[in-house]
Amino acid sequence: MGKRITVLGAGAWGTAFGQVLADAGNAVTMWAKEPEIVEGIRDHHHNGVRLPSVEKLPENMTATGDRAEAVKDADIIVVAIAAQFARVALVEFKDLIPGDAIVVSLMKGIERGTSKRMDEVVREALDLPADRFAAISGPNLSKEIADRQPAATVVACVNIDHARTVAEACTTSYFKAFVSTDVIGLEMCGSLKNVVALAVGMARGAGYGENTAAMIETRGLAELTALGQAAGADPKTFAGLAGVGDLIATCGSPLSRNYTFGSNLGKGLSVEEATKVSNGVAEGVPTTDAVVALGDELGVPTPLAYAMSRVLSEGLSCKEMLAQLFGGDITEE
Ligand SMILES: NC(=O)C1=CN([C@@H]2O[C@H](COP(=O)(O)OP(=O)(O)OC[C@H]3O[C@@H](n4cnc5c(N)ncnc54)[C@H](OP(=O)(O)O)[C@@H]3O)[C@@H](O)[C@H]2O)C=CC1
Ligand SMILES: O=C(CO)COP(=O)(O)O
Repeated sequence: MGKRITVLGAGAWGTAFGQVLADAGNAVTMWAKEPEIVEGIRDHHHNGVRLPSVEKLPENMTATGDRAEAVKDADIIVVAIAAQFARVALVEFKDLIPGDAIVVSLMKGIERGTSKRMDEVVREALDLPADRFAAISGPNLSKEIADRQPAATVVACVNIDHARTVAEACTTSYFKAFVSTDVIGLEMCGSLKNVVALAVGMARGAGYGENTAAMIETRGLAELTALGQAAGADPKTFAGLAGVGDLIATCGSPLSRNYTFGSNLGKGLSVEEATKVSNGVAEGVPTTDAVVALGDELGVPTPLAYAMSRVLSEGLSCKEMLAQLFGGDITEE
């Protein structure tokens, strides 16, 4: 039997994932703060602001702007809010969440200022035990999933039965979920690949080809694996859908906001100009500095994140960013 599932945040991915949940037979309620989005989904089954490509969202999907109404009786609560605003948005729900609900994060970012992963932020904001938190991450470009193209993801929870419950709730004929207990690995993969996508996009925008892109992706994967392992992740996770899989999808598609943001930088736009033309949140931008800070904290070198941090704060060109990556001693790969 379907579950009652609430999605907090009706952005592109929140709405597309809401459609997956509705297609899987659940009763889905979207919560959004913008009245225009709430009315669009509730009254017209359309999110013209964040996911205009879907003409008609499923009938078993509604929306509200009322926090208590949104989460009352929910079996599963999915959080799809821009990562830097997750804490401030979630504290408002702290006393409203049912005591047995599983809370699932779709977010891919590290909190600036604290260098905390989204599992830490969500659990702190909601005072949630670890076994009621799950992360979802994988190669999941929202527009393709909204078009119901075949795709897969990973659901991680320290309680594998809860991971299975969430995986079952989002399984459809076109969407497949695998399960894992490596929450830290999933969080690190999803957040750090966005920084790599910025760099690959930048190289592509500057006109460089496959070798340069492959170098950045592979060295980026090594960097995020080392940092993830130091944070307590299982290295196997980085070779799976949430790691290599998401890196391939995000670094290879103009549908990715991070790739596109980087590409615009590579074409010569400033950070401000690239932000202005960005269609939705490019999580890698605020996450880059958080990755550098986390690397410093854990004693893991993060040359790619450091170079991208200089791009974002000092306006380094693509050529200068790559020159920085080429500096340093000769080491084993
Ligand atoms: N798009 C994709 O393909 C994928 C995205 N993700 C991740 O999912 C997360 C959400 O992405 P996506 O939906 O695409 O992003 P969008 O940019 O489309 O939407 C961002 C969402 O965050 C909400 N938000 C921002 N600030 C606040 C706030 N202060 N309080 C409440 N809500 C707020 C926005 O609400 P409002 O519209 O009212 O401003 C909107 O619902 C990100 O972490 C992203 O990395 C993961 C996989 C795929
Ligand atoms: O995470 C994503 C695909 O898996 C989406 O990437 P962007 O946030 O860069 O659009």
